[in-house]
Amino acid sequence: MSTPVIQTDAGREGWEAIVSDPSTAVISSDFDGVLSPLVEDPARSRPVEGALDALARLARTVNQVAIVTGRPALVATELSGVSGHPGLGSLVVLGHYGLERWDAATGKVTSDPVPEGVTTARDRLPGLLREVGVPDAFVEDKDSSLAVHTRRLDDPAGALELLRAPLTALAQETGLRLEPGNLVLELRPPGIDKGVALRRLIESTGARSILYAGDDLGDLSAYRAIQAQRDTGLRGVLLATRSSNATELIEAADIVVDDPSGVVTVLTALSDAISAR
Ligand SMILES: O=P(O)(O)OC[C@H]1O[C@H](O[C@H]2O[C@H](CO)[C@@H](O)[C@H](O)[C@H]2O)[C@H](O)[C@@H](O)[C@@H]1O
Repeated sequence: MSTPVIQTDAGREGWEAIVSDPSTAVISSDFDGVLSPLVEDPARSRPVEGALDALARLARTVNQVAIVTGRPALVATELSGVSGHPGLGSLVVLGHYGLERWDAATGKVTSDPVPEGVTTARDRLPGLLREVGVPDAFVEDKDSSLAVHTRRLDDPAGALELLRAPLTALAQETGLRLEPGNLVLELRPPGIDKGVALRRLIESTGARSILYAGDDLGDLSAYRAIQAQRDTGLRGVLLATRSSNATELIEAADIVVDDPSGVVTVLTALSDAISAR
């Protein structure tokens, strides 16, 4: 498989660094919209064909493969089917934007403490949704955070806009952070995001190069963490899918693909390039 179109010099340097020294590389990816196509019901997300095999093939040569997601670590582990998948015995899943970490090697989850504000927000949400006039918005209760989805409503974009200000106020009152995403607004703990999660991963692995694949606004912090560390010698490849049409992310990416199948193509090309060395 040939090298994908890499649009930037930094991206080409990142690709070359991973290929030339995979033992110091981290391969990391978001889950929804990147490894799995977006679907109406979050409980029905599944990885696209070939995604786990592509990660497993890379895991044979690179330092660390990781999934970094807004989902709880165990939910992402279950939906993705990574537990017990051949070749993924050293995978880590960083859930809740890095609040939680699941290690395939132990099957255990470790977590930072969850702030009390989540309980208050959980109690207040049903009343708020009724007041705003969108009582049927779907609340995905993730224990450590609450995601309010509008995808299944008649006017998903309109409902999202109606919710933005009151949910921003609720986040402020409860000491949480409002994370906007694709037809979702999420109330989640402060002090952690995918950028913090990636910095921790880079530090703990001693990585000298990293690929990160994302699709949505929650992935921007991961991009920024990598871009900032490029100044101190880290080489990085920023891969984006168009799943969520997140313009800011797509414009910042080194490689852009349409959907999760495109991610599989890129990861396979990377494995091929490493094998050819
Ligand atoms: O960091 P991620 O793994 O991308 O998590 C972001 C949100 O992903 C999920 O919602 C998105 O995917 C759903 C299933 O395809 C889709 O129905 C929804 O519209 C998308 O926003 C997840 O359900 C959320 O909890 C995450 O915050």
